[in-house]
Amino acid sequence: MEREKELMATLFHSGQARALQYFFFAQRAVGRWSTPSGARWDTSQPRPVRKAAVIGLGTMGRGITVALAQAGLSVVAVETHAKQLMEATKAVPSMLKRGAVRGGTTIEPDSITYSQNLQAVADVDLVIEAVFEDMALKEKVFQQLSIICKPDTLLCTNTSSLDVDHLASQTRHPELVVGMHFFAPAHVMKLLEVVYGRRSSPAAVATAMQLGKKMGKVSVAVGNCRGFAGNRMLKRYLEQAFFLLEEGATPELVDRALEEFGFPMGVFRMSDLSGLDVGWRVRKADGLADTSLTGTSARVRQGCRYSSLGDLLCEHGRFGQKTGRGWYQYDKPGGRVAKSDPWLHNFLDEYRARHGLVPRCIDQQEVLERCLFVLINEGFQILEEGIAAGPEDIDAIYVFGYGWPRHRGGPMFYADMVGLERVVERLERYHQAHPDVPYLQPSGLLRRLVANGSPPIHKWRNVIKNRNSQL
Ligand SMILES: CCCCCCCCCCCCCC(=O)CC(=O)SCCNC(=O)CCNC(=O)[C@H](O)C(C)(C)COP(=O)(O)OP(=O)(O)OC[C@H]1O[C@@H](n2cnc3c(N)ncnc32)[C@H](O)[C@@H]1OP(=O)(O)O
Ligand SMILES: NC(=O)C1=CN([C@@H]2O[C@H](COP(=O)(O)OP(=O)(O)OC[C@H]3O[C@@H](n4cnc5c(N)ncnc54)[C@H](O)[C@@H]3O)[C@@H](O)[C@H]2O)C=CC1
Repeated sequence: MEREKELMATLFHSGQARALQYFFFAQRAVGRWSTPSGARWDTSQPRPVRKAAVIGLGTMGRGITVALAQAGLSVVAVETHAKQLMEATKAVPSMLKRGAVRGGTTIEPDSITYSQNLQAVADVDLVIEAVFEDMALKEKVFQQLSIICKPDTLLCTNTSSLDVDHLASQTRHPELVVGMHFFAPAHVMKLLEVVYGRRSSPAAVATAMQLGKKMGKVSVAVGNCRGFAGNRMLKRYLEQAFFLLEEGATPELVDRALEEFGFPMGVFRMSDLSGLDVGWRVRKADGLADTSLTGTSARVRQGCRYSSLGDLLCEHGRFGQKTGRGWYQYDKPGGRVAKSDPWLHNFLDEYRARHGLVPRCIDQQEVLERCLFVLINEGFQILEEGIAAGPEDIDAIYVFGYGWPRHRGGPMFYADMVGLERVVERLERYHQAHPDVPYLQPSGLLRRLVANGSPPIHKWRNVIKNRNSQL
């Protein structure tokens, strides 16, 4: 009893108990069916979903298939590439078997049917598309689905960054299109971002939210923008991590700082898990991944600092775990134990020398402040734009989707704990040192909150007041 009291006192002193209490509140708040902002979807009747399809059985499609089958649905799993299909027909049952051992459940082996032909989805209630992150390919898939599926089938995309409204415009029933964004590994990570498109019907959003719940996920409704809530923040975090490598850090140093902070995986190990090719496809489509540029223009895009380190790695065929090489090396393609790679360290030395960058010592505090404060800053921007309904939604996204340490509550709660003035002061300082990184400037909402006397997190909504949000 005494030891327990002592522990609680220590926790209270460090703010951890407050964080945990908040975390449990946030978990309940985002799963709610009545939002403080009075969302249109939460009073709508979700549709029953008994049979679902997954299109594309790569990193994500396999995990999504497992999670759907574990939720008791019949699943049609479609993959056009024969080798990928064959691998998936072995991987999915063994993932299910391991899940069954862990959870003491049994899954009917015939609840999943595999096909190389999209026509197999003709009678499903809901489709989750998980093909390559390529808009032209996804457009084609959505056009085909719109013809093949029943007129009332919900068409969902697992895209990590692309425009859900544009995909909806490729179909006959745009009101039945929503984003269902899962997180890698999809059968393990608890988060589901449900992306509410401009034309998505409240019933379609409610159906996706309900299905997420049935799959044991924490479903968070978010608005449609590049990267939605989670990946839009992740992009800033990743960019800072790349800049730190340019300035002298190593993936090991950055990851160690983040893992000591409490993440299960630092940003580089996590990127290797997800696949470096996903972001590369996005940057190539945006015209950013041009590694032929030389001189000062090699490290600048659209007037802002840019690092082509991730692009160069992909050009070397280093896509992460799936190819056995990425920011780390693995014993084989698909291996999971990240080992330091001398090739990568040489590559970084050569890159710095080529660009005249003199490496310096970077400490843990700088890694944490630059990576996390810039992510938090983007979170404030997201709140201002109404892409997330409230700070607890963003915190749930980070805790359940990216392994943000729950004893630190989530990024927005963490900002509150650190003190908003301090976050502003540090961002301003880093912006002075890196004026070519505009998003290091504190966001308008963050500044307004400070000007309003830094109210506690549960009062931020009074300052946000976004009237355009659908959430
Ligand atoms: C302007 C905006 C533009 C935006 C563009 C931005 C683009 C950026 C591109 C990013 C790519 C897209 C990413 C995306 O959309 C969102 C994401 O998914 S990001 C990734 C999020 N995931 C994480 O952060 C994972 C963090 N890690 C963890 O939580 C844990 O380490 C993990 C759960 C993975 C493992 O925990 P552990 O306790 O070690 O688990 P177990 O050993 O018990 O295993 C449980 C289960 O997990 C499987 N597993 C474990 N390690 C791995 C691994 N390295 N790779 C794959 N799977 C792994 C393990 O096998 C178990 O499953 P079984 O089926 O039972 O085997
Ligand atoms: N890797 C990650 O961490 C995450 C990825 N996503 C998104 O999920 C989608 C898939 O990503 P990954 O699984 O990583 O990609 P991946 O490259 O591992 O798998 C894509 C699969 O789609 C298949 N495919 C391509 N065209 C097809 C078609 N017309 N019909 C059926 N199958 C087809 C490919 O053969 C491949 O097996 C992308 O939109 C990505 O942005 C979303 C969340 C996390």
